[in-house]
Amino acid sequence: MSTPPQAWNARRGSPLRGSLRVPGDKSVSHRAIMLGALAEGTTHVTGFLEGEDTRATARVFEQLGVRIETPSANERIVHGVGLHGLTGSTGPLDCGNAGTGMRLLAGVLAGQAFDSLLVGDESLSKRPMRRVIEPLERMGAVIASEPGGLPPLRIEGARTLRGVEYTLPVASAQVKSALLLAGLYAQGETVVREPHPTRDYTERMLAAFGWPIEYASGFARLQGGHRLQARTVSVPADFSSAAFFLVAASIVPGSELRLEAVGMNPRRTGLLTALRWMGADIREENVSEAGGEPVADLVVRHAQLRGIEIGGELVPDMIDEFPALFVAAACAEGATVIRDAAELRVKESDRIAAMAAGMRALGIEVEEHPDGATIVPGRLTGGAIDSRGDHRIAMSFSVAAQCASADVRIHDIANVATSFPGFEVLARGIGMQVGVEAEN
Ligand SMILES: O=C(O)C1=C[C@@H](OP(=O)(O)O)[C@@H](O)[C@H](O)C1
Ligand SMILES: C=C(OP(=O)(O)O)C(=O)O
Repeated sequence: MSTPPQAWNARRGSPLRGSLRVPGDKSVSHRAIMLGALAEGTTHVTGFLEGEDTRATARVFEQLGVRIETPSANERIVHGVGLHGLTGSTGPLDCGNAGTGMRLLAGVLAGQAFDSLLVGDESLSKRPMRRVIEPLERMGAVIASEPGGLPPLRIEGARTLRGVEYTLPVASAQVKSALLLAGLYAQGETVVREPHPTRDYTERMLAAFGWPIEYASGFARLQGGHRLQARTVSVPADFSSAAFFLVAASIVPGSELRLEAVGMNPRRTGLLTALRWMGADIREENVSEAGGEPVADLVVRHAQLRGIEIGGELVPDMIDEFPALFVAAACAEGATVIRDAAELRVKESDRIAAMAAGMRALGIEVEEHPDGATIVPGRLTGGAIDSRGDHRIAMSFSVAAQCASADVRIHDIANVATSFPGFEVLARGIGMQVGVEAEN
């Protein structure tokens, strides 16, 4: 029996206090399953994100003949089948809500001996796939899509792939990763250049699994024809999930929170830079390394924020954190201007439009630009929010509600489980007021 639709009722609470560890990184969890499946030997994954997106990726590899054990929550044992050991599936491969899952899988499946059909949910079915289809076709792949380059994707097998030298038109770690994964199966060299550097987990993890790869900021090069060797992957806590609490503690007077062992890959921490420009009080403690990634405890205290202008190189480093930044901006002194972030329009929802509409519903003035917005801070009122089925929109407004003068009702919250299962339980544990209620 499926659960009836639920909404959140969120409101101003006490100062936020305590210590918490957010779930594992989504990007790293997807990649750990993928590379573990294609490796020789057994890959042990700890800190795995039990989110719907990453579980969908694991299910797809099970359908492709990979045995994946779950000895306990947040743990997976992936019995790798080697680069050429996947078996085709007669059924569709369902990526759920995950753009990362579908785009990276397109790269892997382009190199297989069998045909595949990649499908997704309603939101994913509206997201642009031409960005991966076009360069993969240059490599020799054959991929059919719906008009406009939309899913489902029908990927033909038994094609000979050749390496490509490709400069991405938009900064996208997903597109870069799809090409690198197809490049594992290609004859010759695959070189990817980016207009702005993006998260480099695929490059780091390929190197850790023993594949020769050369990479630097905005650049990656590899050759086909090597092997991946299984290893242990320790997934750090997801900075993008920590982001909601960084903003919440910054805007609620009297707050002090410790976020434990957060992944601090510099290609992910743009929000930290932005919040510090705004005057946030965030300290890094217990700086260390886990699974080849930098991690640190983040200690955040309330501070009066001020508006800033944001764009350019920083945008990919905080691409998933803009909804949370809108909330910080609404509580700052002076306007915040966001530019160069048109990519936000093709995420799980149009995040510029969704945040602008929600902010206006709470009495905040927002001017939309094609590639961003200007947010004029003000007094947050109560109101009703349509999250548009987008996890990050729902969580952001539960944070905004902590400074609102009346109740904020957030509709369509089911997709929070795609990236942050148990969000409201952790949020309540540090003093946020977020109640789950039946939709009416
Ligand atoms: O590679 C990844 O794991 C991701 C890359 C980003 O997408 P784009 O590559 O579309 O920017 C990000 O928004 C997504 O949440 C995860
Ligand atoms: C954009 C996101 O993910 P994906 O592209 O994998 O759906 C996200 O988690 O904010």
